[in-house]
Amino acid sequence: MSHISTTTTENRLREEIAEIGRAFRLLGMAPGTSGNISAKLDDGWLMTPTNASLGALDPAAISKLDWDGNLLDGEPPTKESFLHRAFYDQRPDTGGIIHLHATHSAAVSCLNGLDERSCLPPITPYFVMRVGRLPLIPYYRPGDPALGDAIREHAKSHGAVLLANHGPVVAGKTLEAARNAIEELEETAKLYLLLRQHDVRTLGEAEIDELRQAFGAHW
Ligand SMILES: O=C(CO)COP(=O)(O)O
Ligand SMILES: [Zn+2]
Repeated sequence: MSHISTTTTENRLREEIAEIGRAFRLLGMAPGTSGNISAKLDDGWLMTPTNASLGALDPAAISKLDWDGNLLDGEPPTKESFLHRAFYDQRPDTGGIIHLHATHSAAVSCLNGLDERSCLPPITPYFVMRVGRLPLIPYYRPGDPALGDAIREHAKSHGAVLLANHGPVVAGKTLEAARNAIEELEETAKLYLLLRQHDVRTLGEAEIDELRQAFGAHW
């Protein structure tokens, strides 16, 4: 790829990260300075800076890292860049990753008695298609590098995980795919909480199989 088109791709992704951050803020999915967003480049990866409001990102200040973890450009990255790194290492077809403290998925992450293999059940086709199984990662303090190792165990076979008492991390083939998946995850968490006192019909194996065949579901 020529230098000009590499630069164009990088600038486009910087703008896209800022636009997605603004959208999450407007949707109430990015309170305070919580959450972080990354995108893969040919010569490294872009990562949102630490202590930045996702609603007010300056595209030029977004951190650019090489694969040895060196900061090439922009402000110091999130203290959780290793969450992202775990997914990039384990899922080479990943193009973008998003971590949020969105209200409903963060609420689910605080529940006792979650099914560790998937914190949310298959209640809608789009959850099965866009997210799939959502394993629980035990609680670690934000920024604890041990979180990265805990994610590594699941990232090969899952595109999304839920950090206990914290929130979701979602990887997608593109940043747009990660965005659609984490919005679907948040919506499913909301439905799940709304339905907790109700007798819920989840999708059955045959219905999940049908989705798998029609759309390549992740369940
Ligand atoms: O989500 C966050 C911590 O869990 C945000 O941390 P950073 O400000 O370092 O990105
Ligand atoms: Zn967080």
